[in-house]
Amino acid sequence: MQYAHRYIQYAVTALAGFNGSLPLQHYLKQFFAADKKYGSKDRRFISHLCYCYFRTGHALQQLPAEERIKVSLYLCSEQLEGWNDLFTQAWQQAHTPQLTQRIQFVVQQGIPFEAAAVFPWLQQCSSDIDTTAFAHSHLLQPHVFLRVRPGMQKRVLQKLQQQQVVFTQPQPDCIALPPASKADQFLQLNSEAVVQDLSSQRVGDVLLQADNKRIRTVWDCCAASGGKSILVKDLLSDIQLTVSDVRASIIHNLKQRFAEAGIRSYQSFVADLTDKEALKRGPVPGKGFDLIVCDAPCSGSGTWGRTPEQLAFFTTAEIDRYATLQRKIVTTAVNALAPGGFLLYITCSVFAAENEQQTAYIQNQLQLKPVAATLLKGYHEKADTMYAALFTKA
Ligand SMILES: C[S@@+](CC[C@H](N)C(=O)[O-])C[C@H]1O[C@@H](n2cnc3c(N)ncnc32)[C@H](O)[C@@H]1O
Repeated sequence: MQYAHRYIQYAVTALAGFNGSLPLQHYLKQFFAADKKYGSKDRRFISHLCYCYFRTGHALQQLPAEERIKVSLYLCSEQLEGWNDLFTQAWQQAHTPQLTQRIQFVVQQGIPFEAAAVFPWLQQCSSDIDTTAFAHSHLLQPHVFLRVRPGMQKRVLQKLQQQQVVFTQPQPDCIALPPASKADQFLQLNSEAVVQDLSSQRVGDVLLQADNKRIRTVWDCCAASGGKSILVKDLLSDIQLTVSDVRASIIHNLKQRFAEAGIRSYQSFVADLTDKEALKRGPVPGKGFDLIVCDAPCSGSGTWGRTPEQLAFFTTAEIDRYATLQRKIVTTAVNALAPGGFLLYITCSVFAAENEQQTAYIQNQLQLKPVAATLLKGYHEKADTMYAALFTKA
C-alpha cells in the first residue's frame, strides 16, 4: 500500500482528538468531514487503524501511539495484505492467520500482551466464560449476521448467490456476512431478513423452552427498534404484541421498522419503568401479559467487538449503575405478568452482576421460577456474547 506510513500518522492525529464522548464511528465521521483532503479509501484505511488501536484494549499502553497502532494492526489482521511495508521482514514472515500464534510472536519480541490487559474486567465476568478466549476475541472484527424471515429462505439465498455475496450459514435461517458488509445493498432489510447478531437469534431457543401454547399476549418492555419483538413474532406468530421504551424517538423508529417487517397490529407506548406507577398508564390486559420480554439496558460488554473504544472508556462503576437500573425495570415490569406467564430477561453483557446475580434476584425477590438460563457465547464465532433467562410465575 502506497500510503501506509502516512495513514498511521493520520490515525495518530485522529486518535489524539478522541475523548470517548461520542461513539468512535460518529467521531471519525466528524473528523473526516472537517478536512476534505481524505478520500473514501483514506477514510476506510484510517478508520481501520483507529479501530485496531482500540481492539487491543488496555494492552500495549506502554508503546508510543504510532507503534501501538502498528502492533495492534499486526495482531488484529488475519492477512497483512497491503500493510506489509509497515513491518520488517521478520515480522512479515512470522505473520499467520492464527491469532494465538501472532500473540506468541509479539510476546517473543519483548512486547507484553495479556488477556487481562485487553479486557480488564475478567474477574467480574460470568463464571461460564472462557476469559482468555473472550478477551482475545476483541482483536477480531465480528461478522454481520442476518436472520432470514419465515418463508424468505429461498429468495434470500437466490439473491445472495446472484450478487456473488460471500457468506456462511452458522445455523438454518442465519447468514454470516464478512465484517462491515452492507446487507441493504442486496436485500430488503426487515421484510426479507433482519440484521440480528447470532447470539441474539439464539435467544429464540431459550424462549421456545416456554409452553408456547399459553402465550397470546406479549409485552416487549425495552423494545428499542423492535429486534426482539420481530423475533418473537416470527417464532410465535399468533400473538397480540405490545411494545414500550423510555425513548419516544426509538418507538418512532420501531414503527417504521415494523411497517417494513409487515407487523401492523400492535400497541405501543412510552414508559420509564424505573417509575413504579408507569404501568398504570400502559395498556396492560386485565390478567396481565402471558410473556414479558425484558431486553434490559446494560453495559453492552458482550458486544464491544463492534465498539472496541468501550474497552478504553468504560468504568467499573457502570456495572453497578446498570445492575440497579435493571432491577428497577424488571421489578416494575413483572407486576404486569399474568399468573402462569413467562418473563424472558436478556442482556448483551458478560458481567455476572447483570446476568446470574439478576437471575438470583428475580428468583428470590420477585418469586419467579427459573425455567432456563444460558450465556450465549459468541466469542468463538465472531458474534456477540449475551445472556438470556426464562422464568415463570407460579
Ligand atoms: C438493549 S436495548 C433493547 C434492544 C431491543 N430489545 C432490540 O432487540 O433491538 C434496551 C432498551 O431499554 C430502554 N430503556 C432504558 N432505560 C429504560 C427505562 N427506565 N424504562 C424503559 N426502557 C428503558 C433503552 O431506551 C433501550 O432502547
